[in-house]
Amino acid sequence: MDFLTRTDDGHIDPDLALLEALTAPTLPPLKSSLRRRDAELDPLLLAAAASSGPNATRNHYHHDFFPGVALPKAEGAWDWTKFGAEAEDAGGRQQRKRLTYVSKQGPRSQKKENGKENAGPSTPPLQATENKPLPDKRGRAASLRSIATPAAPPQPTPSRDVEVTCMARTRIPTPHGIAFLHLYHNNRDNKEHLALVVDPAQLSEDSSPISAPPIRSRSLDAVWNDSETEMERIIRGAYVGRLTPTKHVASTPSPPDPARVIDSVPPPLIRIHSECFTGETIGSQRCDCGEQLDEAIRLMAQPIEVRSPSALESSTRIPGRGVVVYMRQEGRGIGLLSKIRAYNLQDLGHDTVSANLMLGHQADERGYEVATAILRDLNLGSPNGEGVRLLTNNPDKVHAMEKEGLRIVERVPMVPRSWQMRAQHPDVRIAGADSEPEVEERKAGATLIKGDAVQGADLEKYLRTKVLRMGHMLELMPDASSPA
Ligand SMILES: Nc1nc2c(ncn2[C@@H]2O[C@H](COP(=O)(O)OP(=O)(O)OP(=O)(O)O)[C@@H](O)[C@H]2O)c(=O)[nH]1
Repeated sequence: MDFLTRTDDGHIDPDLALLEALTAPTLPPLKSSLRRRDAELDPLLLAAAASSGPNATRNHYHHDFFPGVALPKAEGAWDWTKFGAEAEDAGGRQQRKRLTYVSKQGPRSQKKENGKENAGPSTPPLQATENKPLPDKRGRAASLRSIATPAAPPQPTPSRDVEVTCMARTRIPTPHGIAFLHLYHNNRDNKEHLALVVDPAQLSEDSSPISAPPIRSRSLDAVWNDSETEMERIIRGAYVGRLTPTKHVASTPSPPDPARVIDSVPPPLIRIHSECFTGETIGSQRCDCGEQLDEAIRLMAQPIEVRSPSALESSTRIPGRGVVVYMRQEGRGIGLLSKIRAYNLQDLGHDTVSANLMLGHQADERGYEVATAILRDLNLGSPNGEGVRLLTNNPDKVHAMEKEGLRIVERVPMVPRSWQMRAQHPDVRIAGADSEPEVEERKAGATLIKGDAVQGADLEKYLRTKVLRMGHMLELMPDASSPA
């Protein structure tokens, strides 16, 4: 193209050169700046894994830290509730029960000797030791130990650079009562995480003798700039009481001191919930996510019984309080695309943990720094302020949030509704994938808000894997798909 910028006598014409520079077609950048979040599928690995059962492959997914998965008869061998139980040895010393690592392969030398490549375990299982735990990809052994032995709580190391701002808040009348939806931006990712604050007392005009501190966002109530008008603040949700065409009172910025703590009022219930399009929006019965979201809001909306200040009555009721922090961490952080692929691997016989690993992901890729920062913005769980009661069965969640400095005063378990029902009616069989349930447990829209129990063979497998492989703090129910 050089000839275009040269004059007839062969000299470069600067004007033509400039014109050329400005109008020449732009070449595509050498490499795309967008990176795919999902790992590439490894066809060989997938083919090998999908065409083989646990005893016919040598890849590492088929080792287990939890014997109950490999050997169903050994179920209960991994029961977290018994993990902290201490046994006495012959010398009368207290010994902590240890995690067991079970390999389904014999050692190579042994296999050669037997002439069988995939012989079962022929040596005693390896033992995890106190000095050398057997962590999974997220350090599971370490986190379980922290839950089971309160003597050594994790040292808080909050991620200080996480900043969150509540961009807007509005009133949402839910089937469980009125809640306030808060939308957050943050400096860690470009997702719009949410907080659903259940605190209807903020709408009440009566002055109650006992009232808990209102759950309010500091960043929302702040004045954002000198030119911000009162109406602008109200439109983004920085108002108090109820907003009506005739009543609109902008909030005042929250004082920097921690919220006052009232001893007789229990700390608010908090749920850190991760997005699940399948379970929450289209009612998938593969997981209990929709049910959990519903149950969390329901529990938070329950009135609270508190000691009455009046001598005439012993207790009084105040409206329920709590927060669902709704994190856009679909599929335990692997995203919907990978979760859909993982479901197909699960249909091929692998569980929810192995399926993630096969796709090149970790079993759980979630982080809780932003969730903790949102709670701090709501003035909850800080060392001097109100502690929180965390609704979860997941030891990793508790551990991660304590590490971020959240003050958890109680862990409240979330027992799946189908397991609660089975505990009440042990003789009733729950439907498998191909059969109808013997009892009508589920109303339409089960996984949507104000629905009923989720159930089925897929859910059963998912819940058992959570307990057996992810260490969830739930007591196992007898397998519902097998005859009672
Ligand atoms: N990768 C993957 N993610 C799943 C699967 N089933 C549900 N999920 C995701 O798991 C997340 C739900 O986890 P949570 O409800 O926070 O439950 P948890 O952390 O396991 O523990 P709890 O607090 O006790 O409920 C959501 O993001 C779901 O999309 C699955 O089979 N595979």
